[in-house]
Amino acid sequence: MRQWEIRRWWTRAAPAAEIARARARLLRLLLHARPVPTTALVALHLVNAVCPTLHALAVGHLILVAADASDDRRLLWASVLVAGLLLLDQMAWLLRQAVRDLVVRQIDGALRDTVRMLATSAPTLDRLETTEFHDLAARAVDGGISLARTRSPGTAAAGQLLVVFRMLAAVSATVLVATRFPVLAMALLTVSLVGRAIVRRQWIRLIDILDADVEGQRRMFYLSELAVTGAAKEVRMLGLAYWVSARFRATAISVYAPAWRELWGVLRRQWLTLFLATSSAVAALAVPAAAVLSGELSSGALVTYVLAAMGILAMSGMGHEAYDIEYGLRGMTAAEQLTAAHATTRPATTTLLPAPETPPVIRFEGVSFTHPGADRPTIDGLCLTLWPGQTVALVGRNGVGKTTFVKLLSGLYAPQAGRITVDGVDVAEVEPALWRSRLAVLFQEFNQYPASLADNVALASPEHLGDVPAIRDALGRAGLADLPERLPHGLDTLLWHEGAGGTNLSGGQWQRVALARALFAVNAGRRVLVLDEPTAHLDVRAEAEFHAEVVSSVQETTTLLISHRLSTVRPADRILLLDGGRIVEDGTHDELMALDGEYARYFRLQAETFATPGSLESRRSR
Ligand SMILES: Nc1ncnc2c1ncn2[C@@H]1O[C@H](COP(=O)(O)OP(=O)(O)OP(=O)(O)O)[C@@H](O)[C@H]1O
Repeated sequence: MRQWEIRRWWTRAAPAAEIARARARLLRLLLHARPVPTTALVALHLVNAVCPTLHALAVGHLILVAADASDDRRLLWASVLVAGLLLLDQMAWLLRQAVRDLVVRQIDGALRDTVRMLATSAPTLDRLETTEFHDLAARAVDGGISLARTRSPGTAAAGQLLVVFRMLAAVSATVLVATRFPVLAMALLTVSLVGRAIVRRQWIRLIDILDADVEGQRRMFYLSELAVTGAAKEVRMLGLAYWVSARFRATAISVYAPAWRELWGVLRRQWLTLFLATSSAVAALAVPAAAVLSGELSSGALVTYVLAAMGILAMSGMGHEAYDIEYGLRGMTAAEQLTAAHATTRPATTTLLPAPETPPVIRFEGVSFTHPGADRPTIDGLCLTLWPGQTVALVGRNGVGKTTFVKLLSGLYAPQAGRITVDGVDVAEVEPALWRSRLAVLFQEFNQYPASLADNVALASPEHLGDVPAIRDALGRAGLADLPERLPHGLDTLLWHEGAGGTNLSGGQWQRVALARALFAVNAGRRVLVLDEPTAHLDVRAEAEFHAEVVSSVQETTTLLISHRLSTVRPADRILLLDGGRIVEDGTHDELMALDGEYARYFRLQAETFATPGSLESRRSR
C-alpha cells in the first residue's frame, strides 16, 4: 500500500478505533456497580440474546410436528418448548429492567461520588473556581433528565451492554439463517449494521449541537436557580417571576432551537432507514417463501428462517438507545477529563510543621495572585510578617483583595509568585490539610450546615465532635449561651427548617454559631484565628462589645481580623491597609491616625457619618 493510501485508510479507521475504545470504556464503567447485580444483568442479557434464535427453531419444529397429527405427545412437548422459551424470554426481560436500573444507579452514584470528592478534596480553590471545572463537573453528573429520559453515564454503560448482546443475538440469528441462505443472512446483517450506523450518526450530531452551547446551558442553570431558595426572596419582592420565566424560555429556545431543527431534519431523512428496513424485511420474507414455493423448504422451516431473519433486523433500529449511549458517553468523558486534570496533581509532601502548641511566625514574601480571567493581580508582591499572638486587622475598600489574602493564608489559593512561610517552612511544601488543621477561620460567607446545633459548632474540629462542655463554652463566648435552652431539642436541635423537627436561626444568630465554630477550633488547639467580617450581621451592642467579649478572650493565638467597621478593628495591636495588592499602611490605630493617610480618612468619614446626620451627603456633594 502506498503511503497516502495508508494514511487514507488510517483516517477512516481511526474514528472506528476511537469508537471501539470509547465503547470498551463504557463497558468498564459496569465495574463501578456491585458484582452481583452486574453478573445478574449479564446473565439475563444472555438469556434474552439466545432465546429468539432458539424460539425460531422451536416454532419451526412445532409446525413440523403439528403437520404430523399422529403423535400427540411430540406435539405437546413441542408446544411446551415454544411456550417455555417465550416465558423464559419474557421473565428475563422483566427482571432485566429492575436489575438494569439498580446497576445504572450504582454506576451514577459512584461517578457522582468521584466528582464530589474531586470538588471537596482539591487542595486549593483556584482550579475549582474555573468555568472549565464547573462545566466538566456539570456534564459529568448530567443525567439528561430535562430531556425526558435518563441519559446518564450509567444508562450509557447499560445501553452499551444491551448493544453487545443485541449483536450476539443478531450473530446467532445470522448463523441460523446462513445454514440455508448464506447470502441473505450476510445481506441482512450488513443492512442492519449500516442502518444502525446511520441512526447513530444522526443522533450524535444532535448531541454535538446541544453540547456546543455551553454558555446557553449556563444561563439556563443560573436562571433556574433564581426560582428556588436564596434568590427566590428577592425575585418575589421585586415581582420578577415573569421576567425570570420569560428569560428562561427565551434562553431555552435559543439553546434547543438548533437541536429541534436538526431533529426535524433527522425525521425527514428517515426515508433512507425506512427504505433499508422495508426492503430487507421484504427480502427476509420473500427469499424463504420462494424456497417453499419451489418445494425446497417446508412450511415449518419457513417460519424458523423468517423469525431468525427478523432477529437480525432487530439490530438496525435503536435510535433512542444510540442517543442515550452517546449522551451518557459524553458525561463519562467529562468525568474522565475532570479526574485526569484534577486528581492527585499535588505531589505527596512530607515536610512537617513545627509543634502546634504556640502560634507561628507567618511571613508573606513577595506573594502575588491573579484570579483566572482577571487582567491584573489582586495580590501583587505582598510582603508581611504576622507575629505570634498579635491581633492584626486588615482593612481596605470593597474588592481590594482581603478575602483573597485570607484564602492565600489558609492555603486555599497557592501563590503564583513569592511564598508564604510558617516558622520558616514554605506552606507549598506542607500537606495542605496539615497546615489547615492549624487554622480556625470564620469566612465572610460561612456555611450553615443542615446538622444539629452541636455539630454546627464542633465540625470545626471533627475529632472533637460530641465534646459538649467545649461546645457550650464556644457558644457562650460567641454570645449564644442561652440558645440551646431556647431551642426545642437543645444542642441536638436540627438547624435546618426543611428537616423533620428542624428549625432555622436569624442571620445574626447564624453568624454567632459560625463564630462559635471558629472559637471551638481555637479551644481545640488551633493557634491562628481568622475572622472575615465577623460583625457584619451583629447588632450594635454586640458589635461594640465584640473586641472585649470575643477577641480579647482568645489567648495565645494570632488573630487576623477583617472588617469594614473600623470601630471593630480599632483596638487591634496592628492595623494593615491593603491597596493595589500590597500593604500600604501598617501601625496601631493611633499611629495610623497620626500618619493622616487613607486609614485616617476612612475612620473620620465613618465617625462623622455617625456623629452628624446628613454629613455623608454634604461630604459627597463637596
Ligand atoms: N473566584 C474569583 N474569580 C475571579 N475574580 C475573583 C474571584 N474572587 C474574587 N475575585 C476578584 O478579586 C478581587 C478581590 O476580591 P476579594 O473578595 O478578595 O475582595 P475583598 O477585599 O474581600 O472585598 P469585600 O470587601 O467586598 O469583601 C475582586 O475584584 C473580585 O472581583
